[in-house]
Amino acid sequence: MDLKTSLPENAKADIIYSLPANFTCKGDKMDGHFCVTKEKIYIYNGSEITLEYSIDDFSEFECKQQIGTSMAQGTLKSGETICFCGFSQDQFLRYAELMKLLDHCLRTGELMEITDTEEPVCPKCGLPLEGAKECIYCTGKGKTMVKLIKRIAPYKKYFAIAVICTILSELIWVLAPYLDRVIIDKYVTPKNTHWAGLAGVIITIVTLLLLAGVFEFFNMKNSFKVALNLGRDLRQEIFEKSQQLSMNSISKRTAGELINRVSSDAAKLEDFITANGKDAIVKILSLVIIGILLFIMDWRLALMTVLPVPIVFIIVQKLFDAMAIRYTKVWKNGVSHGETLHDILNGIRVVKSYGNEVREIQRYTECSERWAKSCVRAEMMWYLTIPASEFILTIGNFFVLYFGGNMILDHTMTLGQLIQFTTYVAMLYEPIRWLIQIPRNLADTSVSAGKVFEILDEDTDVRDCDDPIDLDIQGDIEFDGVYFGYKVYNPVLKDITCKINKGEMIGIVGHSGVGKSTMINLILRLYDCTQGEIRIDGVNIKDIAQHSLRSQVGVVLQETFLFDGNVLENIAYAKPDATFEEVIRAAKIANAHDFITKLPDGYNTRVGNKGYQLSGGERQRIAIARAILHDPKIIILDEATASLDTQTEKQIQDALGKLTKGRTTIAIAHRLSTLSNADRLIVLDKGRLAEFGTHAELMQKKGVYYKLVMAQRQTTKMKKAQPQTC
Ligand SMILES: Nc1ncnc2c1ncn2[C@@H]1O[C@H](COP(=O)(O)OP(=O)(O)OP(=O)(O)O)[C@@H](O)[C@H]1O
Repeated sequence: MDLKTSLPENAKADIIYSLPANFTCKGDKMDGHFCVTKEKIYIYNGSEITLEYSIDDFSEFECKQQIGTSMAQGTLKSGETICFCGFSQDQFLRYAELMKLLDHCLRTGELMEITDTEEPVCPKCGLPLEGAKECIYCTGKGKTMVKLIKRIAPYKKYFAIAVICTILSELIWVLAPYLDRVIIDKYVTPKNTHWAGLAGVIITIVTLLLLAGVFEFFNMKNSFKVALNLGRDLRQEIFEKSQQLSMNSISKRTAGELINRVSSDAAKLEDFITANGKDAIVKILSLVIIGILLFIMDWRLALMTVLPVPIVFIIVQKLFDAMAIRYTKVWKNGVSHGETLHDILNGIRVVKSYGNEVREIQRYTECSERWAKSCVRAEMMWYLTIPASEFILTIGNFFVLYFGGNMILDHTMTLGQLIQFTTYVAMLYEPIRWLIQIPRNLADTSVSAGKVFEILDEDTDVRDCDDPIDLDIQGDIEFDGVYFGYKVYNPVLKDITCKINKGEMIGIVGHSGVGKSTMINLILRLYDCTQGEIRIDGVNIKDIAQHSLRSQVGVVLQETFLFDGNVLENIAYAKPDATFEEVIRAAKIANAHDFITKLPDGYNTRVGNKGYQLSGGERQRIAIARAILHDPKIIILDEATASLDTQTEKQIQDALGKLTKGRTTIAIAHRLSTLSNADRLIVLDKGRLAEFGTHAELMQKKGVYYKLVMAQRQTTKMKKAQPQTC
């Protein structure tokens, strides 16, 4: 969001943020600005500063929404409220964002300078870096390609064999025209009937061509080895990296986009290496060798041959940037196609239940057509260039034929020499044609390479410290002045301080969106808190190895995810080396054993995509069995019994009771009644810890929790009072 939309006249040079202020605090119109520097707030009326404050003098900043206009105001440390200015409603979001930044400055002592997009952007083109170290659009294509070529290093042996075999086969092809010349000049033109000599030359040609075939076979075999291994390495690395990325990075990308990078981008790089990798060396080498040969044979004819080449290269070079832009569009449309496909197929249940198949087909068709059109646009440009370049190139050939023909008539050149020369010219044009193709391939591949390296080079923002502790968790959890916001300056959780004791059952309650799941995400260290510390058994979770932490925390969510395998595999997911007996024991404790044995193949029954062949309650109990087998020290239950009927809920509550016994448990539930067995309750309000205590204590306090309970009782009463229709 842009927070420097316009500046007042005579604006101070160090203004970081500036928003239009349309009203004075009394409601009179003005043409003013609300400006912020690193330390000060200035209110301009026209070009004059009418108010000036130090940010430090305040304890809080906020926007007050009124009818028609809104006010920006701050609370001084003394408690006095200061109105800065009024602004129109269309500026509300910007002012709200700026107030959060000022609040963040009060806490940290530093005013964050956010850009238009809040994300770090490329200083050159202004596009978001999306976690990458360098802008993929501005990083030199050569640099990206060098990174790709460096990845060949582990397979340099295969690569070297491929290069040597190609060079040898090219040398044979260079030798062949010379032997053709010998046949023409020594046997055909003088009508020489020395058949043995002629047969000898022909046998030599055939043998050499056979040899060239053998070299070509080894070249292809080894090139494919390099490309396939490289493609496999890249896919593996991208996938591994996607598993290491923080939730923050993951949530910026769709599953479709990640799938695209693992599969098609990696495949494109693999194809590029197969088709062009070693060819680059060989083609350039043959260009040089044949060029030298042509100049040795006749420098004037050679000059005529190569004259059009620079013109062609200038045209192609000019086209390259335009091509890169078009291929970036192709890439984006390709990703969007993959995302749409993934989205629709993933939500196929919703699509069908709303009868929206036709609409989704239309959505997919539009997306697919957009992709196809961008491909055509990119390719068309290229296919117009190719015939033009070919024509310009062959102009040289016509000159060679004309002047070469004259030289034969003048007896300064033999027919065999001219044929040898024109064959070399044709051979020279082949690498040139290949070089002309390179910008197209490079433009296409460098977009994919850029996207692949963007992921591979991305820094993970949640990472293990240098010497992470492998902690044997007991279960004490402590929040100490914790602040967290998905945007650093916009905290969802503010100053949370509480201590949960080992073995305690804690419920987290609060309005929707108050930050309950966020609190749990922080315990799992899916995100790092922006301020303060979370300690487990007295150790800062940033010092605990992530694997160690997560392997001792069990999670049961409302929406259970089952993998497409059988029941046994899904329960054993938490402990792959578990014995069958251990799995059955866990299933029995989770009240799942009975229904599993009634399934067609018992524990070997496939659960189907995402476990849709099972009911919600059955999936939930498999997830509980999985958590029991995991044997965690800390259990997290996020709305685990929501949306279930009373009978199933009872079974699941019973299973959860067994799971949580003796372990630190943190449970979120909207229905407060499901937290009746909680030892204490954390009550969140506006992102702050409003209350913390037992149900009885909180009811007695008649605060936030009391109001929540009363409101829910009221709703339950109203529901019961409603007439039953069936
Ligand atoms: N990945 C995310 N990126 C940005 N904002 C997020 C993200 N996840 C949650 N939020 C925002 O953070 C706030 C707290 O969300 P959270 O899911 O923790 O609330 P909650 O109390 O668990 O809500 P509910 O009870 O409805 O599940 C919400 O305003 C939400 O929009």
